[in-house]
Amino acid sequence: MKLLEERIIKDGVLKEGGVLKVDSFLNHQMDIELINEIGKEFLRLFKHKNITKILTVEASGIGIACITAQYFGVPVVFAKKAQSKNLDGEIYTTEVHSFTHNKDYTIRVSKKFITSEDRVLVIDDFLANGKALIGLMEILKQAGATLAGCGICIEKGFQNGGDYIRGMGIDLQSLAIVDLNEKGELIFR
Ligand SMILES: O=P(O)(O)OC[C@H]1O[C@H](OP(=O)(O)OP(=O)(O)O)[C@H](O)[C@@H]1O
Ligand SMILES: O=c1[nH]c(=O)c2nc[nH]c2[nH]1
Repeated sequence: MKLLEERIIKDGVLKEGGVLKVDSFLNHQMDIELINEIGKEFLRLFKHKNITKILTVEASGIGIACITAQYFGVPVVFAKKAQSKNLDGEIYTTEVHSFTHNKDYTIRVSKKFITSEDRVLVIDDFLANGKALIGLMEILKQAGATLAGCGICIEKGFQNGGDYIRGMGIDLQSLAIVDLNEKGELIFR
């Protein structure tokens, strides 16, 4: 997606350890005009898939998933990373290693909100090693729901999550895939 690539070039900052900071427009301060265009692009890519629900994981995926959901007219469910008195009844759980926090979380989704009737689009801001997507796919497996596809804003092609997920035959669509050239500079695939 040209608009997103141009914005990454303009405002993205590559940090040590392969971390791409896009916090001025995507996952801390959020440029809603840009994210609206992202939502429209996800609709274009997945509108034929009869999506009934969008699933993401807190925190950074939530805002993007919500704006995208307005174009599909479906609810958003987000996996929670903390137990709370508010999370009652039966839940699906699995473990996820967080890239940016460098720690393991249990993610949780109430069984009420994803069922075997659902055709689910998974949305997230980043794909790096694929741990978040694999965790969300495990929740969908427990629910017996159909994974219709995965929509990612920024895939880091220099980490192995994208190859792994595509290797499973999943319809994974990343709006920008960033790689590193031999000088360690960002380029787009
Ligand atoms: O492909 P992966 O290696 O799983 O990396 C991608 C995940 O990493 C980030 O979540 P993280 O928990 O690190 O941060 P957040 O709290 O900002 O969502 C991002 O929001 C994705 O969910
Ligand atoms: O802001 C972010 N930058 C990254 O490089 C990254 N990788 C996973 N999750 C990420 N979030």
